[in-house]
Amino acid sequence: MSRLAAFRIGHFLPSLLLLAAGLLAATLGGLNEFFVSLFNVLPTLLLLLGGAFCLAYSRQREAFLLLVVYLGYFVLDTQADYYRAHGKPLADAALMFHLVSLLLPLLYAVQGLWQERSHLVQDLVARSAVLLAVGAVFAGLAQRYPQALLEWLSSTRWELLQAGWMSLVQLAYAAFLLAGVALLVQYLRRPRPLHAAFLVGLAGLLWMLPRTFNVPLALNILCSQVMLMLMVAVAHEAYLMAFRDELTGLPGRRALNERLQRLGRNYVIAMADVDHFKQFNDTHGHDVGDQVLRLVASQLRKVGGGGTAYRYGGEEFTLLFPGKSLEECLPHLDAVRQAVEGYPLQLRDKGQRPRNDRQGRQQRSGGKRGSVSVTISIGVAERRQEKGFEDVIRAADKALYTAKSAGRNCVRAHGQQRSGAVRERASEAPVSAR
Ligand SMILES: Nc1nc2c(ncn2[C@@H]2O[C@H](COP(=O)(O)OP(=O)(O)OP(=O)(O)O)[C@@H](O)[C@H]2O)c(=O)[nH]1
Repeated sequence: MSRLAAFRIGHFLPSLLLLAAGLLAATLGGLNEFFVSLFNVLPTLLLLLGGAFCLAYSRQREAFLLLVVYLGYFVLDTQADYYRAHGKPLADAALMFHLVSLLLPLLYAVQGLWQERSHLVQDLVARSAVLLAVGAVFAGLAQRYPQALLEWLSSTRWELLQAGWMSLVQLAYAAFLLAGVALLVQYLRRPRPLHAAFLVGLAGLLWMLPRTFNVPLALNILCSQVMLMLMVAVAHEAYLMAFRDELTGLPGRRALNERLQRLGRNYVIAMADVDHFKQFNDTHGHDVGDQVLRLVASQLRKVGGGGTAYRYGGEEFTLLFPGKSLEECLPHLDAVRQAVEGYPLQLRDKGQRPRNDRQGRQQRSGGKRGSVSVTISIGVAERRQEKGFEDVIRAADKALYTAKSAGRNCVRAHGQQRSGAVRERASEAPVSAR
């Protein structure tokens, strides 16, 4: 499985787990009193806590998605409660149910696709206006023309597409399909945990609606799980923002600091730095410089020997090898240095970027015109008599300085001078146009 695929599965995993737990709880039934009471209050609790959390961090879009799911829950719960208490539905039960089946996926998709504006108040007013306008129009129609509206909602428009398993009105399936396609396109264009959660949440709502009246607690459980998915995705994104470097996708400095606190007695730290990067930026521009940093990161990420790559900052990276000795790490560091050196970067406009790895490889092998390569220097140190990781990083930094002085494009270990170094090739001008 490619790293990209694993990364994308990671976007869906928390939501899928929550969905699976919800489906299990709803279908198995037999929940004890504690869980029944919990699911009776959970949607309201999640709206209050989640809504406050989202608004505090200016996540209006997610706050409104919580509100849309809650409104759907509220309307249906009123109907389901009456049905269970009296053994018969309210007079407007069918109308309300079909209305929610149609409007829930549509409003959910509209709020999910609606990007946040920078102006908080404007955004809140606009989103509230849409909800109020749609609510007012349909509430008015339901009051004045209940029968006509019910017929309009429940008439079969496409005979050929009608199937026995369909328990919602055709319009509702069309609304879910439209919402699903739009949210899928949004995810494919901008793969993020939140966009994945929107999709899985929609699937949860589709499963829930036909079971509103005949599966006890299906409504409460699934609405709670969808609201939880949204909140977990917001937290997931906050984590990625704090711990991942946006440009390279590697864990960032904060993630490194966190990991350094939990290291055992033996470890190796390497500092890697792109050679002559300032000159590279000046010659090819900052955008190409960014491409180079992504390329270097993609190679460092593959380092063997149990190492993990982090972006330390700027054009500097850290490779951490927990539980390893210097001798064990040196071959892996040199392999990664060679991998960066041997990987040509095709200079191209944004429009010519490859859509996938295969296309990228083809483009790279399809001619050397306009391609450049970069080299990195690496300084490495292991924990021995040094007291803490700060000392090991300092020692690795000193070794990096030695590697730079030794002509760059080489690996130097702390305490090692020019002779006997792990050094395949040194070049004073490693930024070579091919
Ligand atoms: N494109 C781009 N450039 C960056 C980024 N972060 C830092 N830089 C540039 O990296 C360059 C670092 O240059 P220096 O520290 O002088 O070192 P160098 O040119 O790499 O030379 P040596 O390390 O001695 O081989 C500066 O020009 C920074 O502007 C970034 O995120 N993107």
